[in-house]
Amino acid sequence: MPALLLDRSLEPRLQQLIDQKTKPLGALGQLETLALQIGLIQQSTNPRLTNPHILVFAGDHGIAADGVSAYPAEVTYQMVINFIAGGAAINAFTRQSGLRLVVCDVGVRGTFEANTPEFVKFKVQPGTHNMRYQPAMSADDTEAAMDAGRLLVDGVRHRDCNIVGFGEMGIGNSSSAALLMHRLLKVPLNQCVGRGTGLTDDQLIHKLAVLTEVADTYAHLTDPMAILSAMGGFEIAAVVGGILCAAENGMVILIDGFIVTAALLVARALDPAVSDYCVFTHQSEEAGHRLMLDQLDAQPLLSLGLRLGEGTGCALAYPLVQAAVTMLTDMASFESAGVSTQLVTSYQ
Ligand SMILES: O=C(O)c1ccc[n+]([C@@H]2O[C@H](COP(=O)([O-])O)[C@@H](O)[C@H]2O)c1
Ligand SMILES: Cc1cc2nc[nH]c2cc1C
Repeated sequence: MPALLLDRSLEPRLQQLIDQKTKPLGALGQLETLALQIGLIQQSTNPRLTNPHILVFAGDHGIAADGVSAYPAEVTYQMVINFIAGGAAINAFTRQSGLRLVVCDVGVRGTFEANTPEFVKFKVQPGTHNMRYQPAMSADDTEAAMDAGRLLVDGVRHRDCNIVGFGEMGIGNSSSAALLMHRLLKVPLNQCVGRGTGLTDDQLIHKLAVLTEVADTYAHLTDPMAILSAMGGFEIAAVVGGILCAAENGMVILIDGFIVTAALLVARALDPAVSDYCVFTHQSEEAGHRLMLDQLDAQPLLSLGLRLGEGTGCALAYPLVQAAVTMLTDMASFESAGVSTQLVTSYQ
C-alpha cells in the first residue's frame, strides 16, 4: 500500500488559523510551515504529537576494510554496546527531551547479550559484503532489512506513537550514502563524497578513488532496489522500510543527517509521496548534505555543524516540532485576546 499524497484541502483553514495567532503575519517563520505540514499530515486543526520515538538501526560495512572511514569497523559494535548502556549522545538527548529510544541490530558484526524492549535483535547478516567486489547485500537480505524497519515502526505505532525519528550507526556508511546520492540524484560523485567521521585530505582522496571504482562497477543498475542492494547497507535498508511504513500510516517522520537522508532518497524513489511526511531536522556538516537537501527542496530546522548520526538531529529538533504544534493549539488569536489586527498604513 503506497503512502497517500497529502490531502491539501485543509490548507486554507490551517493557514487562516496560523495567520490569526497573536503575532505579526509570518513572524514564527519555519515553525508556521511546520505547523501547517503537521496539520495536513494529521488532517486536523488541532494536531497532537503522541509517544515520540527515535529508532536507531545499526549495521557494519565490508567497504570499511578499505580505509574509507577515520575509525575502525569495530566501533559499530562498540557503539551499540554504548547505546545499550545508555552512554551515547542519542541516549543523553532522548532522555533530555522525553523521547523513547529503540536501537536495532540489523547487521552488526558481533553478538549482543542484551535483551530489552529498547534493544531489538534483527540481524540479517553480520555486515555487508565489500561492495567493491560484489553487491553489498542480496536482494532477499535487502528486503529482510527493510522488513525489520517496517516491523519496528509498526511496533511503535501500535503503542500510540504518531511521530518517529530515524537514526543510524555504521562505520563506513557515509560511503554508501554518497553512492546512493550519486546514483539517485545524478550528482557527480565528488560532490557526494565527504569526510564522514573525519578523514584527512589524503584519506578523502583515497575514499573518492575507492568509491569511483564502486560507482563504475554498478553504473549499469537503474532500479532503486538494485542500487540499494549493491551499494547500501542493512541499517540504510531498514531506515528505507521504516520510512515507507511510517508514511503509509500517516506518521510524522523526522529525518536526521546525511545517511538517513540518503535512505529517504531510496524511499521516495520507491514511493514519491513519502516526502510529504518528512521533517528535515538539520543540515549536517557532511559535504553532500546541503546539495541533497536542496534537491529535495527541504528547509532543515537546525544547522549546528553536526556530523554524528544516531538520530541526534531528530532528538535536538524535537522541541521545535513540539513548539510548532503548540503554536497552533495553545496560542490565542487576535480575536480571543482582543489584540488589534489593524496595520499602520500612514503616519499622522
Ligand atoms: O548523519 C550524518 O550526517 C553523519 C555524517 C558523518 C558521519 N556520520 C556517522 O559516522 C559514521 C559514518 O562515517 P564513516 O566515515 O564511517 O563513513 C556513521 O556511524 C554515521 O552515523 C553521520
Ligand atoms: C565514536 C563514534 C560514534 C558514532 N555515532 C555514530 N557514528 C559514530 C562514529 C564514531 C566513530
